[in-house]
Formats: sequence, structure tokens, C-alpha cells
Amino acid sequence: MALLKLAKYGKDKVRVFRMVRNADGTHDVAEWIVCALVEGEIEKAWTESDNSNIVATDSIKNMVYLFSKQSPHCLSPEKFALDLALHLVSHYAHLHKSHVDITQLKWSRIPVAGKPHKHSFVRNGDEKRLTSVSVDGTAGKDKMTATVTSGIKDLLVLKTTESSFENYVFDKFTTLKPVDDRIFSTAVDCSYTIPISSSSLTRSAIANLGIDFEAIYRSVEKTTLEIFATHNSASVQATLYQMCEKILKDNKHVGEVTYKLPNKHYFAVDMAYYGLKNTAPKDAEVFMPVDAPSGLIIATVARDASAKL
Ligand SMILES: O=c1[nH]c(=O)c2[nH]c(=O)[nH]c2[nH]1
Repeated sequence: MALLKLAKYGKDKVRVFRMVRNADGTHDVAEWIVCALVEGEIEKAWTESDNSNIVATDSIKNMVYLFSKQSPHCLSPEKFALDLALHLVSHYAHLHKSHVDITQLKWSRIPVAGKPHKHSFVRNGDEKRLTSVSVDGTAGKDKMTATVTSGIKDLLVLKTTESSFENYVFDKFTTLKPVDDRIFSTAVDCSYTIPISSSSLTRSAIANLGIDFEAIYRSVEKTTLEIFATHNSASVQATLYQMCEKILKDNKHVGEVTYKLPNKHYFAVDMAYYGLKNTAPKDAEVFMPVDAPSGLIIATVARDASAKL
């Protein structure tokens, strides 16, 4: 006998661009890629070819655009995702869980004569702001709970010194030479959880959660960049941990932080064949960036509940 263990569906890659005309003549913009999925009493569509409980993915796509037009949270990925996710579970009696993921593309105001322009923007980086919201109404529509995980992806950084890698395991498999000075480059993938304590969340409560998601994102981005730039790194591992510690210290609403940092290697090109010195750290000026393989360093750091203040 077969058992349907998991069933969820929805619309992925819904592209939406929202502009807001402010009273002072400035415009705000947000460009998002949205994925909205639902779970619930939907099994018979899979097992019995019965679509009678299926809200069409086309309708879900329509909801994304309608919410973008009407939600008071149309510029906040976390609040918008909460709004849509709570709507999906509260509006349909037979849907009990929803998942809304948003990828926000980077549009920044163009500086003109040193001032950010009112309505002109530039895509100045691959960096994406992410949020992933899940709503669970399994215990009842009046007892909906939510989880929020946000983050940064594809933030490319590089430093040309104050990075080393020494004193690691030397055995018969080792060919790597220790270096006290090297290039360090990574594409930051960071995610952080923001626990929502309410055990009965409603759409109207979103405005009063008392969590400044925008400020948390800016703090995480700033810490990532500043620690990367200033930490005299003994390893990717050590720098990653410093970032997590500071994020948890500065943001009381963040429960835990995960970084996935590829170590994007830049190898000094050997020019000895031409009588040029380019391999010792002090001589290295020309490097070969290597796409693959890369190191990959991952950690999740949470608050230590047992730690004394
Ligand atoms: O920062 C680093 N961590 C490692 O674990 C590692 N391994 C390696 O070959 N180079 C590096 N660099």
C-alpha cells in the first residue's frame, strides 16, 4: 500500500514589482519573487483525481498581486508574507498550513549630486533579501502560529589581507601550505530565525508585533560586512562565528543565526618559469579565481540559554 506522506502545492516564482508614491514626492519600490504553498485536506487531488479542494495555483498567484496592491505591508517582505500566509490558512477551512517565501532583489536609489534620487534606482549588487514564513493552523483557526526566517543571499565580498589559515591537521593527505596572508572571498548566505511568540496570530496583529524586521535586516547586513572587513581571520570558521555572536548580541528578536560561507579560492599564479616571484604571500599580486571546488563552512549559532548575563 502507498501512503501519501507529504502533499503541498502553490505558485512559485511569482514576480511582482510594487511602487509606492509618497506624499513628499519620493517613490519607494520593491521587486519580489514569491513562492506561496499550502497544505491541508487536499490529499484526494493526488490519490483520487478529485480537485474539489484545490484552490488553483492561478488563484494563489492572483492573491499575491491583490495583496501587493492592498496589504498595508506591501513593502515589508516579512509582514507581507505573514499577511498572505495567515490569509491562506484563515480564509479556507480545509487549508491548515501555508508557506510564503519572498526573494527581494536589490534596488537602491541612484545618488545624484550626493543625494539619493526621488524615483530613480540602480540594481547595485546580486545580493538578495530573503524571507520564509510558515503559518500553522492545525490546532484551529483561532490558534494560528507562525515562524519567520529571514536572510541574505549572494552577497559577494572579498578582502586582500588579514586572513590566514595555519595550524590545521597535517597528515599524509595534506598538500596545502599554511598561509599567514591570503585572499578571503565568499558569497554570503545567512539566515536568521525570528520567533513569533503569539499562540493566536491574526492578520490585524501583524502591525503590532513590535518587531522591526527592516532594522534587523540592516543590522545583519552591516555586521556581516563590518566583521568580514575588520576581523583578522584565522579561518572562515572563526569569522563566521564572530558574525553570529554580534548578530545575537545586537538583535534580541533573533533566535538563531545560520551562515553558509563558501571559501572562494584565489590561487596565486606561479610565474617562476619566467623568473617572477608571485607565490609567497608577500609577493602574490596576480591570482587565479577558482569557481570549483570551493570550501563550504556552515554553522548555526543560537542563544545559550544557560549563559549568565
Ligand atoms: O578558512 C579555512 N577553513 C578551512 O577549513 C580550510 N580548509 C582549507 O583547505 N582552507 C581553509 N580555509
